[in-house]
Amino acid sequence: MISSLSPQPLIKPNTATTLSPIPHVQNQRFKLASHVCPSELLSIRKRPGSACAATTQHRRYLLFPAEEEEEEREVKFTSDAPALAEGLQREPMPRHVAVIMDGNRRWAHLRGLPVRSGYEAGVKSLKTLVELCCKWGIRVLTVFAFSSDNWFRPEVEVEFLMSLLETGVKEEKESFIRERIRISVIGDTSKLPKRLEELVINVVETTKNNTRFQLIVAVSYSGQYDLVQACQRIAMKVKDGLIEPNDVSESLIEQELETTCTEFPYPDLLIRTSGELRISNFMLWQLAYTELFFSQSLWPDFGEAEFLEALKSFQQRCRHYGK
Ligand SMILES: CC(C)=CCC/C(C)=C/CC/C(C)=C/COP(=O)(O)OP(=O)(O)O
Repeated sequence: MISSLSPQPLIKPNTATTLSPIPHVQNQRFKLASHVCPSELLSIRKRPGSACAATTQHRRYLLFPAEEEEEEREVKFTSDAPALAEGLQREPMPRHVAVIMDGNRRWAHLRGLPVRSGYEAGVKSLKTLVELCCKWGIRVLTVFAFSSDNWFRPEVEVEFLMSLLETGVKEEKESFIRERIRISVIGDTSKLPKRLEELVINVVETTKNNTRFQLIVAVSYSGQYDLVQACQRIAMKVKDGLIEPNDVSESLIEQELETTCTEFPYPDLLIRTSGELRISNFMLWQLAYTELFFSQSLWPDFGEAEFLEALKSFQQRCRHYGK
């Protein structure tokens, strides 16, 4: 039985599969080339209008006719799979979405409201996004809640953001447990007020075995900070004689980044709201091959329709990772 929350791939690469919805290859079977990911196969079935689907991927299948005796696996979605919004395909669905929740203060200013109202409205948008991710089968959401540079904002604003985080953790802890949501935090949490740091440690520990969905909150975080702390840890290992300098590799660095807390460390999709076209020192290493989506909406206005637009855009992309 396949559920959208299931970690197993829908189709194993290198197994024969039926591609009947593709025009002019109806009722023929083709072997899936090893370099084609299962989600690309499904996207071909469901995106007949896409130029990419009709050319590059399609040609690859024609090069690999399947052996008759190979096992055929059909993709079926069972009734326990969650309902998707209209126009959204089940695959390719990003496993990991990262968000720069920008524009909270501008939203408040535009309405003549105090800055804190913008952040409060931003928290509501975040709750909506978490619900939608759970509903549509996205496994991990990382949000940039407070950057290393945000410490330089006015003291009263920093204090308010800290209190918002504290209230958020306290009020939502039960629902994280009930909904089987794992909370992880990346960033230099030693800089947080002691009470908040303890709350964070507690909620991370309490929810660590939840596997339905993971919310990663980046607090006192920057991509450069993450790389520096990874380098320091690797340098210590070299110093202690555990590894040689030549052992330093991409995978070794990945193992020391803070995103080692998730089985999907590289976001498939990054969304930044408010029309700004920058990465702003967010997950610099992890975003190497991430698809980017910039929304004009201010974060408190970012809801289901806007998320849907981002996901539909993602589903039209062809990802080749430079190959
Ligand atoms: C509980 C929890 C995780 C809370 C998160 C609250 C939240 C929405 C934080 C966003 C923080 C932030 C500095 C956003 C940038 O937009 P900005 O405020 O700088 O907006 P601007 O670009 O209009 O000035």
